[in-house]
Amino acid sequence: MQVGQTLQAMRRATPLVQCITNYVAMNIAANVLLAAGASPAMVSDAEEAGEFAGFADALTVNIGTLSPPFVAGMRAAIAGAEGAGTPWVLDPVACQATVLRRRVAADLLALKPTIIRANASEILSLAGEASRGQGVDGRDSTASAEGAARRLAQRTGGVVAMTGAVDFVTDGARAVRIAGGSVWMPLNTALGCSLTGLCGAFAAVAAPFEASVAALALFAVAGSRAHGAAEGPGSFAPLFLDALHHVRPEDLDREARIEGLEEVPA
Ligand SMILES: Nc1ncnc2c1ncn2[C@@H]1O[C@H](COP(=O)(O)OP(=O)(O)OP(=O)(O)O)[C@@H](O)[C@H]1O
Ligand SMILES: Cc1ncsc1CCO
Ligand SMILES: [Mg+2]
Repeated sequence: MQVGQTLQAMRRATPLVQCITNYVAMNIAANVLLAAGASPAMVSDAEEAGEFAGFADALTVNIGTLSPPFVAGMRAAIAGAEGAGTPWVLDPVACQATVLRRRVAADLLALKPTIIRANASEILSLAGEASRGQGVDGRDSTASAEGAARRLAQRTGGVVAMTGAVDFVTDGARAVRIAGGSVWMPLNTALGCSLTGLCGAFAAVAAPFEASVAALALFAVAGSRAHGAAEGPGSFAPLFLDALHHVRPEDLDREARIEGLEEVPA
């Protein structure tokens, strides 16, 4: 898969990505998008979110710090994105945890996100299967949730980009596994939320499956590079931002560890 070419297209476009994300992720996700080559804007209030989504290149919706004003903003923005034919990405943070989260995640899922980016525990929950997630942290392996991810993709018609020690991306028929990254990534809060924003940036320039693979591959390669120079989760964070910025398209093609899986009938 031409992940390098997709990275080059993303950087050339510098896509405007509207991020409705949580209070924890706001700053981290914006820096991740800027370092990678996109243009983030954290615009979430219902009074302007729909208007903004009408001209943004992509929209991302994250339920990490959920409240009624956020939900109103999400609904307005998704309507604006759909009106404009703009791709949108759902990040169902801790959707297994509470009644409110389960309900809002199900409502947003029914609006058919272009891409769902989540950890394995969240994917299992969205697919209606038992999840061991603890709060926002995933506790299930992606290997145990590959079937759930495929079923979810088939049910929604979108792409599922599931992350963990090994990532898994599927559109319900095609699927790949992506290796790499660092054990210090889950010890840095909101990196998954930031990756959701990056999926949006790539979806602005590529089809959802190819966009998801490129975004996850860039994180995996940058994470592996940063790991080699870091001493722990703290020193990893700035090295990871540097790596996101410095990985060139040809580096991504050379270093990405993407395993294509046999296609299953949709
Ligand atoms: N054990 C691991 N080894 C290597 N990379 C990992 C590991 N766990 C997660 N990652 C990587 O970390 C990034 C974020 O994925 P993760 O599954 O932790 O998201 P998340 O649980 O939604 O995070 P958050 O909610 O804190 O934003 C992905 O690029 C993923 O590949
Ligand atoms: C820690 C945390 N709490 C709500 S959202 C969030 C960021 C990681 O998902
Ligand atoms: Mg998450």
